[in-house]
Amino acid sequence: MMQAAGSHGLVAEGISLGFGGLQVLSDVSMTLRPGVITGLIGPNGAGKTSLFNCLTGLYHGQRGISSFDGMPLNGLGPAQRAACGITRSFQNLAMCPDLSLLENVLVGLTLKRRSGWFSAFVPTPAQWMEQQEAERRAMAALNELGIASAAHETPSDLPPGTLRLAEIARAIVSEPRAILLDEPAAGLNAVETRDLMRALKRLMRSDLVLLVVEHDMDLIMELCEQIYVLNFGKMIANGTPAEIRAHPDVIRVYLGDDADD
Ligand SMILES: Nc1ncnc2c1ncn2[C@@H]1O[C@H](COP(=O)(O)OP(=O)(O)OP(=O)(O)O)[C@@H](O)[C@H]1O
Repeated sequence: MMQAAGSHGLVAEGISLGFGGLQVLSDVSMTLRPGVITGLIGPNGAGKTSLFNCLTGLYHGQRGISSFDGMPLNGLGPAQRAACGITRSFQNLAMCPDLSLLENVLVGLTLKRRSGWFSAFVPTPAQWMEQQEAERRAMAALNELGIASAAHETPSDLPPGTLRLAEIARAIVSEPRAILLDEPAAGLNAVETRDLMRALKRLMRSDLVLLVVEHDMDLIMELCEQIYVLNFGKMIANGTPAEIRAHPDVIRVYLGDDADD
């Protein structure tokens, strides 16, 4: 992985997004710095996934700009942003059921490979080497997530926690510069959630942008150094866990006494 000194990370400024008459995001800004695990929390329907989709290029806000290390991202779709090193996970597990974990992780490298379909039937020595290298990297990614022992099993034989880690292995195998995770703990039990948190902390390095979108305030408080809070499409707070915990607007939203105002 590479990172220029003085990089600005992944930045969204003044993003507004609406669908018909529904305003989903209003003038939202956030900065995801390399080396910092950033969390995005907010109640149901606050606009977290919509903002996430704006960062990955699936949605395009009517207003606002986004950039990665100073490079403008506006107008770029998901594939172009992935080519810039921005990778994402989905809320629902998206594993190919007939492939082993190792093969599922190899899918994360497919776009980077030079070989054509012909090589699948008649590989040249160079292509064989390329395949070996891809498998080595995929195994290394599974190993980094602590699930190498399940490499040859298929998804239906494995618990959700292992599959979630495999999804993250698939995301890191292409050596991205930014990883965006949408509700990675969804559907996991307490033990699996703890394993996931440990794995994400281990993954973190000074040149990596890591965003975790979650409902679960406790998980985000424990995992993240920087936290943003969305409510009804507006960014109501950002800061360290201690600052967020003490923020009056956050307390109001999470204690649910908005209606008393
Ligand atoms: N493609 C779309 N078309 C119309 N409305 C949409 C679309 N995507 C999101 N919305 C609306 O935007 C609002 C915010 O949804 P979003 O999924 O971003 O919130 P969220 O904070 O991620 O919620 P949750 O925690 O429940 O996943 C909701 O009212 C949702 O119905």
